[in-house]
Amino acid sequence: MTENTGFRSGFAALVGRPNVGKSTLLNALLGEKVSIVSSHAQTTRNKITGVWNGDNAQVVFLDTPGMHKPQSKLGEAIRQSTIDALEEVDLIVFLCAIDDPVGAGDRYILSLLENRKVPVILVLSKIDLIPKEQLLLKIAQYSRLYDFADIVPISAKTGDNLDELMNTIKKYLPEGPKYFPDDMVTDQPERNIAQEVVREKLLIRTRDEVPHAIGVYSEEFREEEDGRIYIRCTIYVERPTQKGIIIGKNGSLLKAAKKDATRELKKILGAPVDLDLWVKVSKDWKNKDYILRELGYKEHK
Ligand SMILES: Nc1nc2c(ncn2[C@@H]2O[C@H](COP(=O)(O)OP(=O)(O)OP(=O)(O)O)[C@@H](O)[C@H]2O)c(=O)[nH]1
Repeated sequence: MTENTGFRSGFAALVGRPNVGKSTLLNALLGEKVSIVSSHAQTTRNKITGVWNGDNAQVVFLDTPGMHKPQSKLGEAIRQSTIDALEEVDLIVFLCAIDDPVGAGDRYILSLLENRKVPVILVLSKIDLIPKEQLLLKIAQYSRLYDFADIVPISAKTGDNLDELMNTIKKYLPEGPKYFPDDMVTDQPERNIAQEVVREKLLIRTRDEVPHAIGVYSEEFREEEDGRIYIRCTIYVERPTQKGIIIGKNGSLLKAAKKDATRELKKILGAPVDLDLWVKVSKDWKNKDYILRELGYKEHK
């Protein structure tokens, strides 16, 4: 069938340095919480797919983890999964925060994009943070770095220019089918959402004390007969002292994080949630392949 329907669809990868606002943008576009947002860098670890449905178009977003030079096996696995994601897309949306100076991190990412044939749109995010006059200068700086198909300044916070961004994205998509039904926003398994929410709540409460030493894995996720959802998560840390920090005095920190996470998961899942959290010390968990597989960072063999 070659009938020209005018319907456009395709896959768009969101890439950018940590903390540039990828998750916030995705959430603003999709109007629902599909990806976690926190002020800590590199909280997004899994590929999260969000589906945007518009008039005559459907865009499937892949939210990629913050890209940086890897320093551990975990970092390498994350980088590889990001590069793999870029092989499959129709369009790359490269996000930069307008208040960050153009730096080595951006050049590194652009060097990874160099041999891709797909168009790259530069999105300059957080424009609410700078005076309008500075915008042109930034655009000029970036256009010297790479031959972008388009440049769109936005603010995910105020919603400024998001329509323009979607129109631009649509322009670069091929004609194609509707891949997913209209009511679908994410295909991220619910247990991954549970892990991410628990991880986010712990990061918020522990501030900078343990940040990336935490890995959360939901070992059990089941719906009980009475409609409640039971979730058991293991929180991996590297050192006993970190376990102490996470548990807190008399268990206070873990209890508070559990309460926050339970409340949010109840909202997301639409059912009462019983959350069971366990903290395990695994020295070097980031370098242990089997744990990485369990956490979903690598394919099961
Ligand atoms: N002022 C302003 N802040 C923003 C905007 N978008 C995101 N932020 C803030 O920037 C921080 C990082 O946003 P995230 O969406 O978590 O960034 P990310 O790129 O997904 O981060 P990683 O998961 O580390 O890759 C958060 O504190 C957001 O509130 C924006 O348009 N304007």
